Amino acid sequence: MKPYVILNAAMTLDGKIATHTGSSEISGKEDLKRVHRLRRECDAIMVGINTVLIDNPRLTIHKIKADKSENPTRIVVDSKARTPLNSRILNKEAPTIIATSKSAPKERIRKLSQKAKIITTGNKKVNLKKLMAELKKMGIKKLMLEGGSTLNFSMLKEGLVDEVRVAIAPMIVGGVKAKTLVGGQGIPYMKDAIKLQLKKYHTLGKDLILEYKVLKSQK
Ligand SMILES: NC(=O)C1=CN([C@@H]2O[C@H](COP(=O)(O)OP(=O)(O)OC[C@H]3O[C@@H](n4cnc5c(N)ncnc54)[C@H](OP(=O)(O)O)[C@@H]3O)[C@@H](O)[C@H]2O)C=CC1
Ligand SMILES: Nc1nc(O)c(N)c(N[C@@H]2O[C@H](COP(=O)(O)O)[C@@H](O)[C@H]2O)n1
Repeated sequence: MKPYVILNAAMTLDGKIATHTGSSEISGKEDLKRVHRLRRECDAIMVGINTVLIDNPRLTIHKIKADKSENPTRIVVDSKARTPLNSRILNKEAPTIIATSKSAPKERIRKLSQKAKIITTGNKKVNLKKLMAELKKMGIKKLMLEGGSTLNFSMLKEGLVDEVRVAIAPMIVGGVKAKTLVGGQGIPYMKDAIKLQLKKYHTLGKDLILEYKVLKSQK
């Protein structure tokens, strides 16, 4: 049992979700409104700790009209409890969950638990399958995965993503160190690639929106 998971991201034509310096303002204002409508439809938004450290995101609904009560729960996948205590994700705009592992220092957990709910799964890294099961038990039915590259890979590899939605901006930035939509260890052989089915596509402002269903592995 797990929430329905939609991976959503903006990328350049060359598949980058940020430049090598970490700059990530990619899609246009029309797309950002679509993203915030999607945030409003979801019970939770989840990101990896590097996204918090690099972008310091709010992860609230702030590009369209919405009441504070409509903000989804924010989740950070952070095995060592490194989320800074002054990060925007810990503000009072919405509830926050920090998903940690047993490797997190106890003192960090104590401090973070004053500002967020803590869920501990896994020894060194967060056990994403167990985390998803726990979130479902808490009543989270629909979850938006907002990156970054490393967490996207783990979630896809573990078969936890149901849909992928991307906004492709008409830009190219290059850079071997610039993060792509999906990073992590990668899959060695094309025959083992995660297979998708294109369900919808349309332009939005200058961007191209693609929506895919993730096909379940035959293994
Ligand atoms: N354009 C867009 O739409 C978006 C762009 N971005 C960009 O993505 C970049 C960050 O991506 P990236 O550096 O890949 O980092 P992520 O945000 O994906 O965070 C990855 C970290 O999450 C932690 N983690 C814990 N458990 C797991 C697990 N089981 N699987 C995977 N990760 C786990 C690890 O750190 P630890 O071991 O310490 O816990 C890991 O290094 C930023 O530059 C940001 O701007 C991000 C979101 C959207
Ligand atoms: N989908 C999407 N399109 C873009 O153009 C983006 N720049 C991003 N960035 C993501 O949104 C986070 C910022 O959220 P807040 O505005 O602070 O709520 C950022 O961390 C990226 O995850 N996404």
